[in-house]
Amino acid sequence: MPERSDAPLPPVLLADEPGSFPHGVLAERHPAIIRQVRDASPYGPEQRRALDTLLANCLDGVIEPLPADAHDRDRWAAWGAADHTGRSWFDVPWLWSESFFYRRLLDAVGYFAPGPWQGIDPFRPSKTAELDSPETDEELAALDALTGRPPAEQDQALLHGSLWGNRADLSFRLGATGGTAGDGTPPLVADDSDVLWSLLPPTGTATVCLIADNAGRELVPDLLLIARLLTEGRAARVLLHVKPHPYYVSDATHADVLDALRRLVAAPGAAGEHGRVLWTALTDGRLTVRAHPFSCAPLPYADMPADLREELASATLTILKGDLNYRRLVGDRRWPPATPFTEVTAHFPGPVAALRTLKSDVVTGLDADTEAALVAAEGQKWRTAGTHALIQVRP
Ligand SMILES: O=P(O)(O)OC[C@H]1O[C@](O)(CO)[C@@H](O)[C@@H]1O
Repeated sequence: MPERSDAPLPPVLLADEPGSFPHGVLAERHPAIIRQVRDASPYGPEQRRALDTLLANCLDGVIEPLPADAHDRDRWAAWGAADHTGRSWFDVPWLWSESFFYRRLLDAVGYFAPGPWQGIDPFRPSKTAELDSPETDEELAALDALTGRPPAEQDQALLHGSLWGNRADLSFRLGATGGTAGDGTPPLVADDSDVLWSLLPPTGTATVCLIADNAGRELVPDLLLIARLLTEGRAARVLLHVKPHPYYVSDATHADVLDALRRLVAAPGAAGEHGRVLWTALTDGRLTVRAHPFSCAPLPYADMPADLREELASATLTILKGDLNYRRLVGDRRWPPATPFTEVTAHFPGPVAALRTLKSDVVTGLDADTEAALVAAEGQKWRTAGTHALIQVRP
């Protein structure tokens, strides 16, 4: 394989091919999200009309500019709005159209406009239902079984809880690297967890950035992992990056962090202890929550602004959670799966780890045998089904 620097970059994913995964997201998932938002809150006629207009627009219309007085019009201009305005949602980079869809959805429900719906998260009903579910109780209670286990086993269990939480299927599976997916292929298609732990020895000096993904049953295990890192001295300080506003349905905001933390603090047993560790760490500054505008940008991390680059450069390790962050980390392109992860993340300002279940076509860093086994067993389904996961690290 030629050096990446010599090879032409593979194409950026668009949603223009009927039958493709990105096309299905725009043509089917986005309309379903609009209907779900419409049914979940008693919006008035103005918001309902705006939601109906957005539904028609994103299926058959073209991308329209933000209102002239939108607070973030300049920001979206810098993020490429002029290049895409007037074009079909299906013909612009998929990452861009998806991100702009959520921006327009917030407009439709009055999230940014002065008035009674300002700041009301349209996805809150489903987020709180998940957090309040009996499954969350069970998952928190399962933590008690870890007490007294060897430290490395506890570390790995919490790492896997955070990883598989991305599937909204939190399971504190002891020794979870074993086993197979239903079809005999390994659940983990890449596993650099040894490298990850080697970057965070228990010396009490590391700064860890965790770039979160979903709220609820993903954020809870992310917080538990953070508590573990702080307790074990694998991190002296943690910066938790969340979204500045609701995004991709369930992405975590600061309000979601507070909800999840309250849930933990109120829980019995080990979960409650972890919750109190986090509460104290927030109050004494060892844990800080950040909500950088770039977290909702329709762009890859290669394009991150200088202030964010500087912050991530100073971290001992940045952990990126989830599928969307992975797409933004490696670039939302049709990479050949064997493309080295270290090459496509060379732009990142410091050591970086991706914890992700596979929920879109993008993947890098697989060895040829693993890819061949996955394709033989499942065709291309393994890329999007969320049944496989990866831990990839660039030290
Ligand atoms: O919550 P995650 O893991 O980032 O997954 C979100 C994924 O869902 C989608 O929005 C639709 O599948 C993808 O575009 C995105 O990668």
